Amino acid sequence: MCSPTTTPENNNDHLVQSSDPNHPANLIPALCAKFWTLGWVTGTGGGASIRSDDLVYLAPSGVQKELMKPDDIYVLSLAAQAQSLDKRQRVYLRSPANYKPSQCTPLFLAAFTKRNAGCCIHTHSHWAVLVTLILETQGAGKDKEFMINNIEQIKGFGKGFGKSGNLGYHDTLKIPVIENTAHEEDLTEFLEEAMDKYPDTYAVLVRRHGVYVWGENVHKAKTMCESLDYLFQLAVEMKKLGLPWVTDIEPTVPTRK
Ligand SMILES: CSCCC(=O)C(=O)COP(=O)(O)O
Ligand SMILES: [Zn+2]
Repeated sequence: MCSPTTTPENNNDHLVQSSDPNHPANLIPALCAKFWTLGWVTGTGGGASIRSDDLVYLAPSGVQKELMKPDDIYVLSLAAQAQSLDKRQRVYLRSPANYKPSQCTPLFLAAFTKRNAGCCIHTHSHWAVLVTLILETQGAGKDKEFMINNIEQIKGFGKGFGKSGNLGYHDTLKIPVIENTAHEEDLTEFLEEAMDKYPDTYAVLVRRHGVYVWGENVHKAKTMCESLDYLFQLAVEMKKLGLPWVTDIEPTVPTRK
C-alpha cells in the first residue's frame, strides 16, 4: 500500500538503488542480518534506521528483519514531515508495495530530530530485557535507570550529545528505563521525556521489551549498541555472582620511577 505522497508510477525507487554497500538501503538489511545472529532482531522484533541528511531510511513492519532487501525500504523526508500539518501522518517519498512502515518509526524519528542522530538501532536483546527485569525487583525509584562503572567497555560511549570525547573508565554510565506500552508507537512520548531528562544519554531501555540506541552515524550507533549489550550481559552475570554494578574504586595515578 502506498502513502498519499507516492504512487506505483512515482515511487522514487532510485532512492533505494545503489551499488554502494554503505548506502542506507543496502546497509539496513546488512546490519539487520548481522544483528539477527546476535539475537537482537529475531522474530521480526527490533530493527534499525539510518538518516542521511534530510532522508530517513526505514524497514517495513512485521517482516523478518534479517531477510530484508533494499527494495523493501521506506524513505521519508524530515523536512516534508516537519511541514506536514498532521504530525501523526507520515510523509513517505518511497513506500514499498504491500507493507506497512515499522512501528518503531516515531521512535527512530525522535532520535533523528531531537538528537540529530544518523542511525538508531532497536534491539530485543535478552540481556537488555533481563537488566530491566533485575531493576524491577529493586522496586520503584531504583528501577528507572541502569548504572554501571569501573568497567573498561564504558569507554565505548560518547560523553553526550554535542560533547566531544568518550566516557572514561571511572565514569558512571546511566541508561534510563521507560515502561513498555501495548503499542510500540505509544513509547514515543516516554522516550522523548527520557531524552529530555537525560540529555547526555545515547540509549533508552524499555522494560520487558529491549533498548533503543542511537549515534551520530552508523559506526557510532553500532559501537555503542555492541558495548551496551556487552555491559548488559556482564551486569546479568555480575548479579548472579552477587557483584555490585557500581563500585567506588578510586582512580589510581601510576607512579613512574
Ligand atoms: C514481535 S515484534 C513486536 C513489535 C516490536 O516490538 C518491534 O520492535 C518491531 O516492530 P516492527 O513494526 O518494526 O516490526
Ligand atoms: Zn520492539
